[in-house]
Amino acid sequence: MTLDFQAILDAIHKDAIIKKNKGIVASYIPELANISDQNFGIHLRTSDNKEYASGDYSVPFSIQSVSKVLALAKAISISNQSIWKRVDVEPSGNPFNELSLLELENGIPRNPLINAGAIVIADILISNLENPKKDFLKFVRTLANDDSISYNKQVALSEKVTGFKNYAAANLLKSFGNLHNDVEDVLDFYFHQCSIEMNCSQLSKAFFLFANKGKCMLNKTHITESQAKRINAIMLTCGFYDEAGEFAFEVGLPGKSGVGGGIVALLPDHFVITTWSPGLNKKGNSLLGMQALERFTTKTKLSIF
Ligand SMILES: NC(=O)CC[C@H](N)C(=O)O
Repeated sequence: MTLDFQAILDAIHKDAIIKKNKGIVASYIPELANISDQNFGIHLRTSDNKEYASGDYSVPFSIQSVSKVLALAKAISISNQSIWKRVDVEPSGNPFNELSLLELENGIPRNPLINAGAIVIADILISNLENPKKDFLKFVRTLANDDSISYNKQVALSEKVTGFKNYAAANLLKSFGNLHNDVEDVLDFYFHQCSIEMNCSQLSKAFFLFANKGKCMLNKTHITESQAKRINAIMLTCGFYDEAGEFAFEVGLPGKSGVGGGIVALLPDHFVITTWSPGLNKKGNSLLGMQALERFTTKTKLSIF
């Protein structure tokens, strides 16, 4: 039986927009609080390059922590071995900005997808890229084959002036000798990386390499097949912070969320799917996005399990 993906996405969209409880839009980064919780987009890109979409899939939003996977891919492509001396690959079971484990574990973050880990990855990129912000943006644009993708400087600034916990994390890392560059420089890069704006369709394209053994849509190899496998494993175990177990249980795909309300998930060799709904649940993951993806994998029976 062939699946009617368009009908499935339309049904998911129709159900989502009438839901009364849409979660709460993030406001700890003041600039994000202005986004309406009424937005809902879903976009699917299959390995044979077919696209299906419904709702606000072409409206750009702040990708926030979704960017951590792209930064990790860039870092891995530059210096694979040295990364794992500075960042672990264990789920934290804690919120994305939790600091207590970092102190307890001598400044080695649990994984590259919590804030502390992503800040170490940002440090590695700064040490290795000639023009860090310019080069990273170029990498993202290349993956998505789209030069219109950009940083939102207002969002980056908004996070900078309220990012006390990230400053705390960076200072803690520095005190343990696990940050080689200046705290300000690393956080400036990190806040910009998180401020990148993309829509669901662009994200499905940018994440295609993780479903395609390291090759992007244009068939260029950016990371090896083995590196793609490892990044997918980290997404599965760590992509949703203290809700990674719940996401695996409900959805059954490697994926990554961001506090801008985006979620990207994928089934290797099959598809990438992106949802956007800005209202978050208590764990900081998109409430309707998680529900939508649960419905998608339940209806299609397409999951890794
Ligand atoms: N979970 C997220 O999306 C968090 C990213 C955000 N920029 C922060 O550091 O707090």
